[in-house]
Amino acid sequence: MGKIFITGLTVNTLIGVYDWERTQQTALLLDVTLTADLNAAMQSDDVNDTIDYAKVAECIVDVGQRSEFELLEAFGNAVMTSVFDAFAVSAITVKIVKPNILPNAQTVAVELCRERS
Ligand SMILES: Nc1nc2c(c(=O)[nH]1)N=C([C@H](O)[C@@H](O)CO)CN2
Repeated sequence: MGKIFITGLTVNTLIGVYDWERTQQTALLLDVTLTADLNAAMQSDDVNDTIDYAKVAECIVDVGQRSEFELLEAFGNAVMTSVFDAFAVSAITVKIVKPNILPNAQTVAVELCRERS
């Protein structure tokens, strides 16, 4: 097993509870940790034998373009479901950061995790 990290991935999406948040997309920042068997790629040096992090990033950006959730939790659930459906990962952790949304905080964030059963 090994881990692949994507940090600070910008994902534009319509998200928020309040009407003023739903008139335009918000830029979220995602940190994603994928657990997967990386042994084949360690031996072969071939991207086809691993989880291509570029394709995972594309998949997540696409979820953002297609969704319009109210809560970070629901958006994170959709991200985890899409990644699990498309890639052979055994576990995923997603931290979703929403910057500049509270007047007295730099960021808010939710972290979610899922293991394949
Ligand atoms: N646990 C959460 N709390 C809140 C969320 C959220 O997504 N998860 N969202 C909001 C609003 O949309 C916020 O961005 C502005 O107040 C409030 N609380």
